[in-house]
Amino acid sequence: MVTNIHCKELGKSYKGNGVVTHAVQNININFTKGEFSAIIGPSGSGKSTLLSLIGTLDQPTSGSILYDGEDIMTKSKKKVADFRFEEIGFIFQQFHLLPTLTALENVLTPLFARNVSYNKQERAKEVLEQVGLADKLNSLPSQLSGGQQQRVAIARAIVHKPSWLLADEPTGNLDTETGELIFDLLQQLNTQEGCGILFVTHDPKLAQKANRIVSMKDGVILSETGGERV
Ligand SMILES: Nc1ncnc2c1ncn2[C@@H]1O[C@H](COP(=O)(O)OP(=O)(O)OP(=O)(O)O)[C@@H](O)[C@H]1O
Repeated sequence: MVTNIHCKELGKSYKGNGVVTHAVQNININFTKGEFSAIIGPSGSGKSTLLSLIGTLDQPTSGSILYDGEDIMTKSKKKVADFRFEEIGFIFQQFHLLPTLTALENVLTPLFARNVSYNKQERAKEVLEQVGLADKLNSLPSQLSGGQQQRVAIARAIVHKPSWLLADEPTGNLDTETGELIFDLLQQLNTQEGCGILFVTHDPKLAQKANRIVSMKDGVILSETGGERV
C-alpha cells in the first residue's frame, strides 16, 4: 500500500508538427495518503497531464515519480498494470460508463480477469451502497441522472480498494449542488477509507474545502497551501 507519492523534477513534453509543448515542467511535490489535495489552474496548465503521470497512464519525458521510493515506470508493463490496479482509482469529468451495462456490471468491470480475495459481486454491491445507489444496481447509465452516473463511476473507481483516488474534474459536468454532493462523497472516502485524493477542479469554492490547494500555471506549480513542498 503506497503511502507517499513523490514527483521529482517531473516533466512531460509533447512533440507534434515541429512544436514542442511542455505540458508539465520540473514539478517537485510530495503527496501523502490521507490528504485531500485540490489541483487548480487555468485550462492547459498541465493538471490532467500531472494526474495521468501520477496514475501511471503516461510516461514522463524527464524526472520521475517515486511511490514509497520506488520508480514503478521502470518496471514491466504487467507490473505497472498490477500496480495501477492495486493502488489507483480514476474518476473523470465524462463518466465513461459502458452504456449497455447496468450500474452493477459497470462497477464489476475493473475486477474482470483479476484474482481477488473477496467476492466480486458482494464487493460491487457494497460500494454501490456506499455511494447511495443500493436501489439502482440494475439501472443502465441512460436511466440515471448525471450525479448518479458519477456515483457509479466513483463506485467503479473504489471497487478494487485503491489507496489513491485521482479525480479529473469529476464535478465539471454537474450542477453546483450535485457537484457539492459528489465532493462530499469524495471527502467521506478520504476520511473514512483513508484514500489519498487528488482532485482537479476549476471550482475555487470546492478547492477551498480541500486540505491542500496546489495551483498550476503553464506546466509549473505556482503556489501551494498546506501539505509539504519538497
Ligand atoms: N496528447 C497530447 N498531445 C499534445 N499536446 C498535449 C497532449 N495532452 C496535453 N497536451 C498539451 O499539454 C498542455 C497541458 O494540457 P492538460 O490537459 O494537462 O491541461 P489542463 O490544465 O488539464 O487543462 P484543462 O483544464 O483544459 O483540462 C496543453 O497545452 C495541451 O494542449
